[in-house]
Amino acid sequence: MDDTFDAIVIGTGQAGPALAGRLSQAGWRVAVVERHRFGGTCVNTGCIPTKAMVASAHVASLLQRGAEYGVSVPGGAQVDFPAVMARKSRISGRSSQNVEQWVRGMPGVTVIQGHARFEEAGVVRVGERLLRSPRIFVNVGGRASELAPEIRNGVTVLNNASLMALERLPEHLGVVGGSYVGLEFAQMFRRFGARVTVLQRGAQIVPREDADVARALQQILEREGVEIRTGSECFALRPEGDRIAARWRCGDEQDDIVCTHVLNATGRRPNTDDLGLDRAGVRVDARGYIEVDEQLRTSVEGIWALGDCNGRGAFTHTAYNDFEIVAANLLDKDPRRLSDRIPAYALYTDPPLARIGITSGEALASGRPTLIGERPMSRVGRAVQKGEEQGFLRVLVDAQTRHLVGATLLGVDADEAVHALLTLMYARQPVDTVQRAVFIHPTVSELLPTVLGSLRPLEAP
Ligand SMILES: Cc1cc2nc3c(=O)[nH]c(=O)nc-3n(C[C@H](O)[C@H](O)[C@H](O)COP(=O)(O)OP(=O)(O)OC[C@H]3O[C@@H](n4cnc5c(N)ncnc54)[C@H](O)[C@@H]3O)c2cc1C
Ligand SMILES: NC(=O)c1ccc[n+]([C@@H]2O[C@H](COP(=O)([O-])OP(=O)(O)OC[C@H]3O[C@@H](n4cnc5c(N)ncnc54)[C@H](O)[C@@H]3O)[C@@H](O)[C@H]2O)c1
Repeated sequence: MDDTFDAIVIGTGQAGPALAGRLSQAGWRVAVVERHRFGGTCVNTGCIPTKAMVASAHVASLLQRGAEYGVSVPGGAQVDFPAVMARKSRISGRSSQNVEQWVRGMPGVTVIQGHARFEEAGVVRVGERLLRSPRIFVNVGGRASELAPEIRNGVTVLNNASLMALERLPEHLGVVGGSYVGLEFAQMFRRFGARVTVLQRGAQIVPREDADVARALQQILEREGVEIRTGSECFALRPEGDRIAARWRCGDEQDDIVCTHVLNATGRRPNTDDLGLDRAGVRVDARGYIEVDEQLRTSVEGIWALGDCNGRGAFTHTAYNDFEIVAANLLDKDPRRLSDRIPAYALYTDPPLARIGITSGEALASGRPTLIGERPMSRVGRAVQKGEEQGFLRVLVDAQTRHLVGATLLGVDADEAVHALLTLMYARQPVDTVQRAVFIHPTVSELLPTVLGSLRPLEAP
């Protein structure tokens, strides 16, 4: 069968469906190809199920701390792990169905299920079918990277996808990698009742953050009983009876961590190795990410790459923004660009860590005079009332322009409060604008004007 379309969208992650929707509204004939579940990583094995599980873990933690609030559960709270997993599956399953129904209902859109592979530029094969189009949008996402066979030594290792199918709570979960994936799972499984040990290469967890932020987060997790070993070297696994021994330090075997399950959270790789990109002449970098320009155009005319597979973002909001950039340039004569995007993300530990712009370390390295404002959450009324006093607010301001250049908020509701600051950065207004604003009491955000009013020069630690 030979089909010609105005556009082909490969993958239904966070950019593909929205783009197909815009193209459909514009009257284009579009083929959408998906090889697995509709909605991709975020919907099926990423943000949505993990945040549903984080919510269950939060309730477990609150119930365990109930007496602090004057509320106690007779006989103590119990975590029903299969029920936690069933809840996350319902939420994630509904979301995937919604994406599928949405895409299938788009006028002029043909949904094709199967693995897409380029035959050449402009031609994509899905099984026996050859799809042709002058415009192809690649939104194939990524998957968990794998541990090398000589490190695994035959041990079965979980990743974010296989962990979603667990039926019983692990007794002792070893987590390799202390960043987003590792720490979100580490804290929730600890709260569900598992013993958890995190093994992190290098001096600190969350290596993208300032060292003092990493220390503060580590203390929060350790207070709940998550065991964290930084400086992990010579990492290797081996079976030990029905358990797994994880070597984390060179030398003596007696330092090995013996656990029942291991989660690999050491990063992700793009789904570009089985896409036939070489046949189309699309350039990838050394790690397999598709090279793109400011408008997400690849090295081949008529082929774009959106979302995690282009290596220019690794979040749902960055993938969705890629759709917005492509749609604006293609359909709206609006020259939106990748470099208009301000780095922003949240790590959904509890309390969450929200980050925008640059860190203190990056500000110091830039050589630009920078001001810093800080406040511990123990001096934020809302946090005290909620019994969530861990963490702090930190803002960084360019001393000359008085524009905000970064913020790190570690604390209750930080993932929401940070948006006041992010809006200020997009508005390109000096911080004095917010400092004069009257915010609602009692909120975490109400302290942001105060923090911005207490700036001092940033100095090296
Ligand atoms: C555990 C975890 C938690 C996360 N939590 C968050 C969070 O809280 N917030 C956040 O912003 N981000 C989070 N992320 C990251 C987020 O999930 C991704 O950044 C986002 O899903 C990327 O979307 P995407 O559109 O690039 O690709 P994906 O969502 O990965 O979708 C790609 C799609 O393409 C399909 N596909 C691949 N190859 C082919 C092919 N050859 N033919 C046909 N179809 C193909 C796949 O089946 C998939 O459906 C999390 C990630 C993980 C792993
Ligand atoms: N809240 C969110 O937005 C969220 C949540 C989960 C995942 N994500 C996305 O998923 C992506 C992947 O997350 P991730 O945490 O898997 O990867 P990552 O690249 O963020 O972190 C990997 C961690 O593993 C460590 N590491 C690597 N090799 C190791 C080894 N051999 N032994 C011990 N430690 C080792 C690294 O130092 C790093 O801390 C992220 O880039 C993020 O964008 C986002």
